[in-house]
Amino acid sequence: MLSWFSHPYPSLGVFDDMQDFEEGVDVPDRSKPASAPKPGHVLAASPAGDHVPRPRYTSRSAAGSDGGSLSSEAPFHPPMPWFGMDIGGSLVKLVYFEPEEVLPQDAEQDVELSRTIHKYLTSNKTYGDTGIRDAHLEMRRVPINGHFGTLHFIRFPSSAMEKFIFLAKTKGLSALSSTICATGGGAFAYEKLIKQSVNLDLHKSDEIDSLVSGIHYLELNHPEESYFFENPLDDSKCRKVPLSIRDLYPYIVVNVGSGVSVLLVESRTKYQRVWGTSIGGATFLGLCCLLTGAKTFDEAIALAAKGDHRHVDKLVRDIYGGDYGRFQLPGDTVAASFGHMLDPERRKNAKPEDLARAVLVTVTNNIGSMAMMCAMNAKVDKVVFLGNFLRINDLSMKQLSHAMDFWSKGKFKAVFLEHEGYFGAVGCLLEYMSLAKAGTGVVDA
Ligand SMILES: Nc1ncnc2c1ncn2[C@@H]1O[C@H](COP(=O)(O)OP(=O)(O)OP(=O)(O)O)[C@@H](O)[C@H]1O
Ligand SMILES: CC(C)(CO)[C@@H](O)C(=O)NCCC(=O)O
Repeated sequence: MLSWFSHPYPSLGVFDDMQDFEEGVDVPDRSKPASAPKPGHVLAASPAGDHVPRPRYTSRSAAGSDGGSLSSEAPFHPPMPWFGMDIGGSLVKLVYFEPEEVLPQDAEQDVELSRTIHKYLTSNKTYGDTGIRDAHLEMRRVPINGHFGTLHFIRFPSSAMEKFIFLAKTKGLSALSSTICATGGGAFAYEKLIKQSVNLDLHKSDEIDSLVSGIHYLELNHPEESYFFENPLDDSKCRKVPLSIRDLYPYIVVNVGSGVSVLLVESRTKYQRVWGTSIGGATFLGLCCLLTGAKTFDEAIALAAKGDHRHVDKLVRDIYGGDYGRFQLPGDTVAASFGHMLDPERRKNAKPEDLARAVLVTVTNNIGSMAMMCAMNAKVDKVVFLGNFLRINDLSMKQLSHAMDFWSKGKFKAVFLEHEGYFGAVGCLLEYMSLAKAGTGVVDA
């Protein structure tokens, strides 16, 4: 089956049952001012005029999106735990760095609370109804700012963000004085609420900067992060082949989240957003909910996997009776997405799985078509696809791989990354660390 664009050019759920979070542990109430400031903290005025402990950073070490060199300088060490949060239109991605060592400057109660949070996060794979830890993506012994530790990857729906803030407040997470690094549109949308509810300042990073930073870091620290598909449409021969993009600049990045952003990345520090489209992951899910009764992304993908889009889409062969030879359009190319649905009989017979597959093919084709045009325009032959739309979605990845190869006559390659939707969250944590290095946005000793 060849189906791409029709011409060769162009209840947080999460933490909502956090009882186990505190089970048997006495969490200090640090929303009240401590009798005396702890070493390593200064008193910062809250809007209400009372004082709460805030971190005071004591060193500036080598930092950066490579995870920081292990220099002889004392590493930058904000109070634990270290989180990076990407608050997107559909999902919140939370990256948690668990350092291997506890440094002496962490006050005892911080260490205790950090341990409690750590235990809660790492001994569960689900949180409440909708929070999930992607344990298969966990990375051990990776460096951040001169510290080694484990990176954990957690996600929950953005619709649960207010619940998360509320529970963070009532259950002790917010009592820690660490800064929360955040990116994505929600870092701006929720800033005020987080300040009002939990009295935490967000350290905001731009989502594109964070994304590029995160790609660079994970590519550097995870040996087989990036790969392509060989023989994508032949199940018996299809295989994932590792392909490092570390020195493969320039490349196009297509971030398929709720909507789609396209970046041209020319080097570690030179990149720009070149295009975007509103037809993305949320379009797929929204239309599937509307047309098929699916309620979750996983359900929608499972339905699509069983369906046949040809019952829904009008193909070139439905119009030409075969290929459109003059312009090298094979007969099984989609000529008109959902084109059969004008026919009442076909409409009556269209099964939910066929509709789900047709939505997936439509959205994927559109993304592929746009990616191809952006690559051609920039004269770049590698296109890196990421974002959570690709999570458990081999169908789209293989369709993109095949189509990219076919329409470019083997010149363009579609590349994918294992950590799909987590690059922004990793990147914003690193951005924060490197600001400390640059001496921006941190309180000096
Ligand atoms: N468990 C899930 N719940 C909801 N959507 C999911 C889930 N898993 C994968 N997805 C898909 O991932 C998309 C969101 O991807 P991602 O998290 O990368 O973007 P986002 O940051 O929320 O969006 P944006 O960057 O546009 O603000 C959804 O629109 C959906 O297609
Ligand atoms: C709005 C963002 C950047 C939020 O991540 C993303 O959803 C997007 O790129 N949407 C497409 C917007 C456009 O049409 O360019």
